[in-house]
Amino acid sequence: MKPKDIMEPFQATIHPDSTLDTAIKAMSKCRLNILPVTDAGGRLLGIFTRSMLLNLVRERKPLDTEIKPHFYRQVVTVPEDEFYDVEKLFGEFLGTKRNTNFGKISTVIVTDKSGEYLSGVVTKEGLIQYLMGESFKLKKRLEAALEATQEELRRVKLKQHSKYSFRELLDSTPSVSRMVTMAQKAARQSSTILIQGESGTGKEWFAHALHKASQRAGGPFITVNCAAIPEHLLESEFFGYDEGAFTGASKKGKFGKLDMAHGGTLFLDEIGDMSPSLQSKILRVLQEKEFYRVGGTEKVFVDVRVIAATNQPLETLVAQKKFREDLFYRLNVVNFTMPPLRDRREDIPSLIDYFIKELNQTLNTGVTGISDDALGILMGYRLPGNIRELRNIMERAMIFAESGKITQTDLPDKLQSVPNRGPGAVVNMMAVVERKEREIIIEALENAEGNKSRAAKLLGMSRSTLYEKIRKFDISC
Ligand SMILES: Nc1ncnc2c1ncn2[C@@H]1O[C@H](COP(=O)(O)OP(=O)(O)OP(=O)(O)O)[C@@H](O)[C@H]1O
Repeated sequence: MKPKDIMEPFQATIHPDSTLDTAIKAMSKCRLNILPVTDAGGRLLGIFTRSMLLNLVRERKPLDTEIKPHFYRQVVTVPEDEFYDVEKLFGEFLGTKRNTNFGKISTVIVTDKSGEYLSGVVTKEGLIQYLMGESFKLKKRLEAALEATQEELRRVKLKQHSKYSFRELLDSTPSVSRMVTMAQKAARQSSTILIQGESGTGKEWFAHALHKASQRAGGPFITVNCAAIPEHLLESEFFGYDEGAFTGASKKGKFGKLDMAHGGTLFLDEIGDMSPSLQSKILRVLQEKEFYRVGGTEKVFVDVRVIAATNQPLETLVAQKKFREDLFYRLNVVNFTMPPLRDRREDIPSLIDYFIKELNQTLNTGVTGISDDALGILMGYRLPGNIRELRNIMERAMIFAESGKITQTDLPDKLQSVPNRGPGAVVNMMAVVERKEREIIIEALENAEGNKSRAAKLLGMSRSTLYEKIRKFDISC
């Protein structure tokens, strides 16, 4: 309702020389308690009220009595151009804005700008209805704004910017180094990526690095662990739900992880554990980039890149009909397999150095390194839990060592009987040197803004040697 909608037209007016009889007829046509009295030219002269009429009838005045001596000449009016000032209008009703001898009134006459001619009337009832409507709309708008702000806040809180970049992934092993080079290329596209590998090999780390190297790095990185959420909750967790979608659902509905990942990356961890019905729904989202909230009727468009990870052999699950073949192909556009740590033992010393630095900060310890004995044991241990297990062993050892070097006695009991293979036993020196060389070349290329002649000069090598190394180390530039 607009303010002008609350102004009502007068159904009837009378002239000063009208009789009581005319006034009774006019009043009966009119829902209001007043009749404006106007001259022949329509100029407002005053008002004749229902109570006056009743008094005259009670006094048994003849029906041909003229109303001229009986109407009020002092009238509360508001000119049209001030009519939109609701506060002023309200003041008129309460009598607070007026210095006249009227008490509280229930109608305000609206005139044209000159204040002489009648435009309509506003009743107290109409104004209250209008104000109630406005406050209801305002309440709704405020509620919607509040909800949007809370949702945005939640989104921002959940907007986990990825923590790790490829630079932080240790890639001294040629296989990992090659994988990182390929991943840097794959990250730039929006295609779906599947990361496979044993538990604890760093699949989630890798997914973070892919996100950070992509054009979506500024957007959210949202993780859903498909194995950790009970199946009946997983669907609403993904798609969110609309107002009152099911018993117990919040009245206002809820955004799902897909909404939250809009503009960024959705990481589906343990995808092999996803139920068949959800597999079909996710497949549809991947194909159509649209979805319905649980209980919703409107399609929601999303722009997400999906990275999925699993430590299960998805191909076997497909063969066993436990995982949809079409979803498998849809996810498997680009595939990376994280090698188990036992196949990249060269990285163990660097990982240990990394954990010592990282954990000294969180544990507030002053560990300076690891003894040859302890390192030899770790190099010989099979590490079935991969990097996660190595990190846990280091955390425990650092708590016991507190400062100085970690020694054999700081390692868990189960490792005490592992044969010491010596720290250098499986470290491939060349691999370490080559990794460093590759890093230096990348840095020089970055400093030279991709100009190879300038990079070669910085590195003190010929252009042809630089080209050879770029090819050898599979450096993209
Ligand atoms: N390149 C790395 N450098 C240092 N630490 C790493 C690296 N990769 C993984 N980690 C450590 O190993 C732990 C396990 O990594 P992550 O969770 O990525 O493994 P995952 O393969 O996803 O495991 P799961 O299959 O059990 O989910 C991490 O918490 C992290 O501490």
